[in-house]
Amino acid sequence: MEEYFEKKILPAITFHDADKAVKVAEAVTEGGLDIMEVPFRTPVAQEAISNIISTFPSIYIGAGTIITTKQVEEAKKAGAKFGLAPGFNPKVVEAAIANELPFIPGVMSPSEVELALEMGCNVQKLFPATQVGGLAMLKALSGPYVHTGLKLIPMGGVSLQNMNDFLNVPIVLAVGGSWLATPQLIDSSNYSQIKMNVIEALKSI
Ligand SMILES: O=C[C@H](O)COP(=O)(O)O
Repeated sequence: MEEYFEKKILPAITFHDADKAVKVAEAVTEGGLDIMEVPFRTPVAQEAISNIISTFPSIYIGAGTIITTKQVEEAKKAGAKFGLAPGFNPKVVEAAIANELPFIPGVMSPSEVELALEMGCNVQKLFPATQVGGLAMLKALSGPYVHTGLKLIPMGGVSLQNMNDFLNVPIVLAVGGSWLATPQLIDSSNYSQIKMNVIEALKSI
């Protein structure tokens, strides 16, 4: 799964209208990214993922905010290529393994890191990254775990302004966040700005 994150940036995109999903995905791909997260925070997430996958079958689409085993099945059915969660729930990780859905659990403590590693999750999401200590927390976590092969994706409060601070820490695989395709940009169908945000972020690395 690490190869999905070659470009180092994961846009987290929440849809309230599944009909906008393809246009947003088009903007993201035209901007140069082939990966995105669609959180299961709204009732249309599953439909949005299906719509994107039908038009862009090769996009690495992750289903985010997977907090129940039922959502693991829904994400898989929609065509998601991986799943993410804000927290570490062993039952959800077990369901992801059973459904062959590569999974990135959320962690914010050494205990969670270890429990998730034990279940085979080598890629984990540090969430909420800035609120739990940002760069200092990330560097502290890196110390005891970098040699294990653990890779972290900080999310929560990451922006164009601070993303390189995180990306410069070797344990970081990628950074993610909602700043590239905000609810306001999606609501106003401002797809060109979403594309520009992606281009700007990729250029800034
Ligand atoms: O997992 C996704 C996060 O909620 C994104 O956080 P953000 O809105 O602070 O970028």
